[in-house]
Amino acid sequence: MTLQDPAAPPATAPAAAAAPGQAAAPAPAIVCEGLWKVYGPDPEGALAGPTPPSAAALRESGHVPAVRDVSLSIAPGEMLVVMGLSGSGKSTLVRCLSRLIEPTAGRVTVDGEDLLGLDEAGLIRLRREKMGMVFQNFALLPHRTVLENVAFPLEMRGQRRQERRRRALEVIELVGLKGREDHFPRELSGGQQQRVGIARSLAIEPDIWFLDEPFSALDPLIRREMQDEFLRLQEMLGKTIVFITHDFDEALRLSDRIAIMYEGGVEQIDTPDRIVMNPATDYVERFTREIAKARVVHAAALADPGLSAEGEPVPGDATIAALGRRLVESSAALIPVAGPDGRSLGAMERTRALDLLFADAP
Ligand SMILES: Nc1ncnc2c1ncn2[C@@H]1O[C@H](COP(=O)(O)OP(=O)(O)OP(=O)(O)O)[C@@H](O)[C@H]1O
Repeated sequence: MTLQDPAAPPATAPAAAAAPGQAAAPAPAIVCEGLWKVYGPDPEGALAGPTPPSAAALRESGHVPAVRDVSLSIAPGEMLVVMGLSGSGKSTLVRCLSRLIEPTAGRVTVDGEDLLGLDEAGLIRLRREKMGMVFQNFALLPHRTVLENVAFPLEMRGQRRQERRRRALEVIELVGLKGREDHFPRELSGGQQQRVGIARSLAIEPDIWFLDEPFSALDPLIRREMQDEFLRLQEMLGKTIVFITHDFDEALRLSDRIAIMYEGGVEQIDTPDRIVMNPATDYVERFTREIAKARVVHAAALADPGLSAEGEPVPGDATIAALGRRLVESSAALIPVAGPDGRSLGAMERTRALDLLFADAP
């Protein structure tokens, strides 16, 4: 997957007016503004003061700030990964974005539609037409076979039996469960059950896909295969994806941007390159300290468009680690960097790249 423009539209931005000769930025798929979810005796009262309360103040009054004043905007086709320690609010945030959990305050729009203003029927329609969800606990129907589980959302959509069966078999094969169509969930391992959950969600080809640790029960080899499969699908289908994971490597492989949560708030939301190069807070700095930065940062992120250099350009989508040999063997101060179309992205300072390369050395 290619890195997208790191400058995502601000949370409140309407579709940007296009400059003459430029295509308009697409309207965001999901926007949330000032989103809160507070648990406790009086959530609304706890937020009623003139200024938003701190996490500490909320806890002192017996409340849990599960999501704290989150504003973000997700572009169509973007893969946003939500990371953070256990209890930092990842699941609650993602469930608020699909309104599986009712937020205490704030606004959410999905394709321009006011999610919190929808009545029950409107919400069901929006979920059915646009949203797919895969959660940690799979939520499979125990008395239905794999095939019936996967075909279930198609049945809900009113699709004909033959068509349901064809599509279900297709996605069952895709997730590597061919031959187990007639098994019941209890006859499958945890990882296999999780794949049924993924297949069921894929069957309806949602535009927006919420995934809460979908690969956590898979063993490492299969997990990597599923990630590859996932990237392949995403390349083809270009869905808008919000993906929760604990695993930084997984986040780096899959994400266009990562949101790092702490105590219900989003500490930083940015490309992996920028997060490791410019952590916005002490917390993010600590969170990313152990990461091998040269494996994360791409040449494009170090390229200065104002600089130019002679010689064979390095590809902008190569990581600094992958360019290690060239960096060490070169004696040039500046190395040219090119985009996928061969266009110059400027040049990077070799010493900056080497600093990143050797910062990771033990
Ligand atoms: N129904 C609830 N009632 C009270 N507190 C809750 C409830 N649901 C979640 N919380 C609290 O909200 C906070 C955020 O929980 P959440 O499940 O969103 O975290 P998470 O980052 O997804 O954690 P994990 O990685 O362990 O799944 C936690 O402190 C949790 O205990």
